[in-house]
Amino acid sequence: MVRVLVSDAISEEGLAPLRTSAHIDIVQKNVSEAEDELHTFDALLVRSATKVTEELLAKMPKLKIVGRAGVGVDNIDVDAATKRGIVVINAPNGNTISAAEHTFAMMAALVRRIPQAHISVKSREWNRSAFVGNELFGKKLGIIGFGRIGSEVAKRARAFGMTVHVYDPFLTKERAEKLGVSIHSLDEVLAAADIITVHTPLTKETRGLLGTENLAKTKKGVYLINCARGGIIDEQALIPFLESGHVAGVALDVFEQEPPGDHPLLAFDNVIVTPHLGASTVEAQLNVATQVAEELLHFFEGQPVTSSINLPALSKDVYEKIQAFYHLGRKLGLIASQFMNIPVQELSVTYAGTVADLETTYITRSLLAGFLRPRVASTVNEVNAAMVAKERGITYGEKFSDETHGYANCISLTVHGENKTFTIKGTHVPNYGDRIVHFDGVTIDFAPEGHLLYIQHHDRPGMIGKVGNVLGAHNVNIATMQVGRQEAGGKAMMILSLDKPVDDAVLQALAQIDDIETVKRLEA
Ligand SMILES: NC(=O)C1=CN([C@@H]2O[C@H](COP(=O)(O)OP(=O)(O)OC[C@H]3O[C@@H](n4cnc5c(N)ncnc54)[C@H](O)[C@@H]3O)[C@@H](O)[C@H]2O)C=CC1
Ligand SMILES: O=C(O)C(=O)COP(=O)(O)O
Repeated sequence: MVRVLVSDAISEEGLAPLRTSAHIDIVQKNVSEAEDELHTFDALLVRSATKVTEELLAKMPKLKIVGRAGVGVDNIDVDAATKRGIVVINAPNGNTISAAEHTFAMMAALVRRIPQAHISVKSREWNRSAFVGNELFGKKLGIIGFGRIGSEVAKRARAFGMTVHVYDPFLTKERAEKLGVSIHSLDEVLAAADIITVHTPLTKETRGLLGTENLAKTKKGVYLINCARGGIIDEQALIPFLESGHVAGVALDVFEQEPPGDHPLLAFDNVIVTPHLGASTVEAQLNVATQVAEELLHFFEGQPVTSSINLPALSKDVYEKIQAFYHLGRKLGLIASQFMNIPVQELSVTYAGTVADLETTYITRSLLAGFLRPRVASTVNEVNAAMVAKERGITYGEKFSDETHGYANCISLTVHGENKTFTIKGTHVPNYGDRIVHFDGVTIDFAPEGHLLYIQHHDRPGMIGKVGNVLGAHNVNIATMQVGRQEAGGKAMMILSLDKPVDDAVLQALAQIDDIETVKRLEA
């Protein structure tokens, strides 16, 4: 049974796909209510209220996936999740329109002073001259961050007859032209815009983007809007600009601290606010909840997730193509790691044949995870494999080659240790399975499955019989046996597949046979 903790208010209708699964148990509680059972959950679903900190993750040892029913993941410690091998997904498109419409509603409310006028009329006043506003028509709108929401705001601004000036270092000229906006430097946008709205994520680069220095570059009488993340506009820095009248008004949906409490900005008549409502529509909540619920189902069914923050995105189609190689990669890494049970500095993976045309990053991550699994106590999977390898000083690289050794596809892994290098090669044969076709300099053919025994010996008559006798004496049944050699009378090896794992006594007895050099247990 998969246990899912839903710790923020997520659309019930959107969660329906999860509820229909007999294998999923949903618990709706906030984190402190669920304190005693945190260790039992496999998945966590949140919006922006739950802070998914390292401390919380440490209390959830079974957690495999965190789903964010929304866009911003700044409330989730993604690095800490990645380190633990936890997949983080979000719902990037579901609330775009709602957030853009809310931004536009705030813009109109700001320049026409609707909230202030509303309060006045509700207070039984009728003071029309106190609420003279500005038109949006003909004004320059500065958009900082031109992703999904920024570009939807731009479409609406153009319909209102505004000209749109955009700053986004990652925006291409083609996309800007297509949407009828002009690209500028940040300074140009700051200097030209009558209204500035921010739509970036909150990152190291964007925190305090509109601080004292940049606010001073804006036009006198500028209006500012933040419906993205608290902190992109520095709240403290704003105060003197409001006091001097340099900034004519501010609309905030988000705050550095939420709720903001008794914040000095709230005392300004020309600061209008909403309590983080950008995504709070029935439509957006249904969209984002449905998206994360479906992704979660895919994840637990072993299918690819498409909106992961810490995994390469894979479509179902691509995933199906790489699946076989993903398993082969895992086995190659796992076997190589056990065979080279010494410190290792470098892994080099070469893809040849049909596999070389696929999304190999994912296969390499799987191979790396297989390699690291016997070496680390904590969870290691394709989410954190690269990070764990780096922590352990293991570098890795991918190459592509035409050398398939006669197979349709071939993955070759070379592991470099201090005084030894080991190469293993494998192929996947459709409808047949994975085969290891090269092992430490010897051409061989065996399935990387189950309890394997590697024996390196000199090529002499009678070796197979001697090995069989020892195993028989220890009541170990041999399922399959493959032999290979470099040259007649030279280095030779056997790979045996056994019905059960052998203990150290069996290994020692085999190692005592004349002409046997090495015996190793390999679990695949
Ligand atoms: N108030 C609310 O309820 C909601 C807030 N949001 C927030 O709105 C923001 C935008 O969301 P989306 O448009 O979906 O994200 P997005 O990822 O589609 O767009 C973000 C854009 O910011 C740009 N960017 C990144 N760093 C930048 C920098 N230093 N300077 C200028 N541009 C930069 C990126 O190139 C990208 O085009 C996010 O912070 C998100 O969390 C989203 C939904 C609802
Ligand atoms: O999706 C986002 O980034 C949002 O800010 C929406 O937040 P919420 O889900 O309404 O807490």
